[in-house]
Amino acid sequence: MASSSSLILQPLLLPSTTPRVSFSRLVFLPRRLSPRLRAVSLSTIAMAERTKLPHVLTVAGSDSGGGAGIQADIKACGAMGVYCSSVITAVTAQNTVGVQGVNPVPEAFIEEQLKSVLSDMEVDVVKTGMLPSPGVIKVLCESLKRFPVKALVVDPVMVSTSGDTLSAPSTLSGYRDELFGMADIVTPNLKEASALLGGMQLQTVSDMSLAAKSIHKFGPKNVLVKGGDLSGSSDAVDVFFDGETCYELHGSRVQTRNTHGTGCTLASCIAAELSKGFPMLEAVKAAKAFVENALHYSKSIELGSGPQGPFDHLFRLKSPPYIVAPSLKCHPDDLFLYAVTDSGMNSRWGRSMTDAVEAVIKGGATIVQLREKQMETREFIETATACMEICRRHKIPLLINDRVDVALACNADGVHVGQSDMQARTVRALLGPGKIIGVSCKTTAQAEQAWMDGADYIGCGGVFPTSTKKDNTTIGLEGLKEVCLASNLPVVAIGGIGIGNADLVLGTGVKNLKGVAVVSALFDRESVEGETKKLRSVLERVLSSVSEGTVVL
Ligand SMILES: Cc1ncc(COP(=O)(O)OP(=O)(O)O)c(N)n1
Ligand SMILES: Cc1ncsc1CCOP(=O)(O)O
Repeated sequence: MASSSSLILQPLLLPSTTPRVSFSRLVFLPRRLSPRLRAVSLSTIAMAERTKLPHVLTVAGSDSGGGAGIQADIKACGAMGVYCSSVITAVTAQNTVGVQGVNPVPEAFIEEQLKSVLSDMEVDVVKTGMLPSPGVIKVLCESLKRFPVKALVVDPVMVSTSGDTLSAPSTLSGYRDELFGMADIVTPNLKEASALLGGMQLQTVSDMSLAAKSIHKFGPKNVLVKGGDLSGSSDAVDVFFDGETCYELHGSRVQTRNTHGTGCTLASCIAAELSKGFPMLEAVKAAKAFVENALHYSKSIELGSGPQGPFDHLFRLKSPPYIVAPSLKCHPDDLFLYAVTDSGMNSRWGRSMTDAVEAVIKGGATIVQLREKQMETREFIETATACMEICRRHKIPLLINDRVDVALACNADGVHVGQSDMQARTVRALLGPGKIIGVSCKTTAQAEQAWMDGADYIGCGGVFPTSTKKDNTTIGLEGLKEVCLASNLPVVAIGGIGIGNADLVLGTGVKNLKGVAVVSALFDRESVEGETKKLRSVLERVLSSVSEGTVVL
């Protein structure tokens, strides 16, 4: 019997009768495997591909408004590329006006959550936010002694920015006497620093330095006193003390109402950078830069009627709808009539790229690729963005040739790469699982590699001679068939294909040959729409005769 690991690495076959599924690749486990063997097989895959994730655990309160607390921490860690688990200490009813209610989670259940995560999930850094009672601080300290982590970031949340109390005054001694001694950094704002120091007045940067040094005496390795609320200061100054040196960290003060959650975010970003292995001061600087950028980006966001709004950690909320909307899922049949643009041909015929794309779609193209070798990057992104709007309107996938950056900028549905371009596996890592990736292949070895790299389809050619692509060897119909038969991926043929020979290509009748990709026979013509219609009717005729088994060539 074949080993389970060799069985599970087979790709899912896509017979023509399969109901519409996306190109996304599925792991295929034979049905006859027992549940236990299936579990073993899946864990074998997991072991083979094991990647240690930087991991922050946030121990904090939930903010129903989504701007601060656990919600801010998870978004901040996500934005910094770090996994974030969460132990919820309290549930708050909160919005942009203020805090309407606080419901603490029982201490025993906080302990249970801590045990669940810390005993199992390889946490690198713990970050704390709202710890509503001294008992919660005790539970946390005990859990950390039992399950030590690499670093502890303490944001001593006491009062919300709206002025509402989030932890009992009796927690002050818990922070000072128990938690701070275990902390790698504590990050009080002016009010919190003042409360920790028995009401000390903090009005200047030198007051902040004194406060940082005094708080350091409670035991944390580093202290960051945040000066966001410092009156009369034109920039945002924070003071960092590492036990030896006091640093003034200057940033620009962003004029915005959308600052709710900045403290939670800053501490989470510090934790995220520490979890990646950065030194403390580097982590603090990176976190401060992130918050400043996010505040700038979010200045114009309007949410809620209160004095303080949330900001956008992921830099996505202001994007036009086609950026925020999910990508089109692609089906192998979408390769049927694959239009590949060429701006040289468009200018020869005096038409814009958007006119050409609109026309080819009206003529019946099923997928479009922008193939631009000369265009400057900015113009390319603007053109691609305009074409995306057209393609989305018609529900036709749009891919970008070679340029992953352009595809990301306009949220295209995917990228097509050749053998000398970025490797498909790198493209997949950059684009993520939801995008379509096509790879040019002339040989069976390249086809095998494309599959292993995570490609969704193969572009195979040049099938016939062409003057559109220089120095491109022709592989003929035989070469095309060989590549198709060596792969389970859907294939689209390319090179010198038009209405005069498309029947020869599709007429090969190879199951996974799904269509033709065409440049000059569509775009180097007077009427793009008319030529596309003609080619589409040729293809449909061949397809119906192939499926009836009556191919006459
Ligand atoms: C669908 C499709 N197939 C093949 C190609 C050729 O891509 P590549 O090998 O990267 O060559 P250039 O297009 O970059 O010249 C394609 N573009 N589309
Ligand atoms: C990009 C490309 N890759 C292989 S052949 C080719 C050019 C196809 O253009 P045309 O359809 O005009 O022959």
